[in-house]
Amino acid sequence: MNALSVEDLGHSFGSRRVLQGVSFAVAEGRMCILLGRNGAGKTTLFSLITGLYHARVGSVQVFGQAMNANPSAALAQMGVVFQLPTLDLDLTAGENLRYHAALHGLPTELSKERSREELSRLEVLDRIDDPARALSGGQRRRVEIARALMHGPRLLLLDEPTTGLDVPGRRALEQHMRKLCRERRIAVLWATHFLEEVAADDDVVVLDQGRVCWAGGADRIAPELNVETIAGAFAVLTGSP
Ligand SMILES: Nc1ncnc2c1ncn2[C@@H]1O[C@H](COP(=O)(O)OP(=O)(O)OP(=O)(O)O)[C@@H](O)[C@H]1O
Repeated sequence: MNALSVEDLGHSFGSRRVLQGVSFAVAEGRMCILLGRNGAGKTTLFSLITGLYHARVGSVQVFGQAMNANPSAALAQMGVVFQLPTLDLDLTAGENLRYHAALHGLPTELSKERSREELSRLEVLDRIDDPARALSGGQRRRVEIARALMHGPRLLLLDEPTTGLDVPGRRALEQHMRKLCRERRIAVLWATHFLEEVAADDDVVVLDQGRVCWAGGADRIAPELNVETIAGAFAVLTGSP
């Protein structure tokens, strides 16, 4: 079953159409990289998938639950890490997680247990009692991911999660995400404009000027376009130098 199905999605801001005919799927347990240059429409697409914007054209389904018809069932299966950091800096890492869990109706004991588990998996358990403002950018990102996983979603959306991190921090985050896919069968949709974040066994969706211009296995993109690398394929698809 697909974790996420997006069909014929469109969106306009006033008279400016920013998404048109967007269709793709993310399979259960797969890592899917949504590649697009600045302004391609990635964040707008995330806003529609997460129900922040109402989809007037097209549809979004999460594990078969339609976002428009049944938003609470769809959202229960989804964890989201937004582009801009959203931790409450005055709360500790643990409090941030437990607050989110309470919003999802998790009982207190389960919430305590799960916050330790998720922080431990992301290797930041030692910072559980520190205020979020005392953590580094990379540690804050990990806490945000742990928070997004508290209610046990099977689909995780991350909008440019490595922005502001150094190269080792970016690599560590990518490894954590791939481990989530492998070990817990969580599907991940990862929006980025960093081509080096794509691994050979990922799926890729290329978004350009609000349209999907390529979708499929990352290992197929370069051969199909008769170029050597993903960067070369992306340049051909988006007409970028
Ligand atoms: N609230 C808004 N009102 C009007 N136009 C908007 C709004 N939000 C985004 N846009 C426009 O929609 C287009 C897509 O923007 P979006 O933020 O979705 O792209 P993006 O791929 O996420 O870019 P980036 O990588 O820079 O974050 C851009 O032309 C942007 O100017």
